[in-house]
Amino acid sequence: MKTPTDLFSRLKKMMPANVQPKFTSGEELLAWNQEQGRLRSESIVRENRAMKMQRVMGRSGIRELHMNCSFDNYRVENEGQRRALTMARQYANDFEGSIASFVFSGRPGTGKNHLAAAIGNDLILRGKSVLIVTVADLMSSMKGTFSGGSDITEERLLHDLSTVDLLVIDEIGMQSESRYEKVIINQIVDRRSSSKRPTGMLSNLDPAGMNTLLGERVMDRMRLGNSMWVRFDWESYRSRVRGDEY
Ligand SMILES: Nc1ncnc2c1ncn2[C@@H]1O[C@H](COP(=O)(O)OP(=O)(O)OP(=O)(O)O)[C@@H](O)[C@H]1O
Repeated sequence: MKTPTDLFSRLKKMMPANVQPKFTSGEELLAWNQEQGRLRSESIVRENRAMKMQRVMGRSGIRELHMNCSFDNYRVENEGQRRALTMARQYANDFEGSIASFVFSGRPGTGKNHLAAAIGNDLILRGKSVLIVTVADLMSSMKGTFSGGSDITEERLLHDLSTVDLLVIDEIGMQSESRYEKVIINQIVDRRSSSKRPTGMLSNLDPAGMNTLLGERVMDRMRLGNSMWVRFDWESYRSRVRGDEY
């Protein structure tokens, strides 16, 4: 069998004299080859992840509006924002191997989506799969699986939603309190917690209201591990958004 050194000697013989080889030994050639293989397989994993996101919700994991949200562009002007930012940063830092979920609840426009997207963007950069969906989007995707034209089954969609590294469910409490919605959210959180995958929830309801809406069973699962519950109870930032800041 040919060794990398044999291969390198043959390449050297074939190379025109004016060509400066990129490698000086068979070992360097082997190392380069292995590095290329590693980069290629990482890129295949990324492509598969992107395809899965596309399949799950017809788009990549974070809505365009929030793609540029980061910890750095979240402005701190009061103690509550400082605490929320510190906790969100910590959550992202500790994410690897953690089963802890998070609940951001409180007033509109206070940055719940911003900080959830900042966590998501940070995790995506570290190679994790993240999906932020509203309850309405979730339900319309689930209902879409019932139509004859859909090539994805309800079970498949549930499986995909339950296996992304972080799923954030937004607008909890905006829904019509239907039994189906409650059952689906129950199933997703149940599957995710039993496979040690965390879930994020964003809501204008307070924790007691979320308990009443979704039930003790789901909210108890949201408390697994070192979970993070943050109240966003300051003024809305929305009137100050110009649209070109990030
Ligand atoms: N402290 C902040 N610094 C910078 N931008 C902020 C801050 N808080 C909110 N924003 C911006 O204000 C807008 C509204 O924030 P966001 O969507 O996160 O609110 P929300 O709490 O999720 O509101 P809702 O409950 O209505 O969904 C976004 O564009 C967000 O980037």
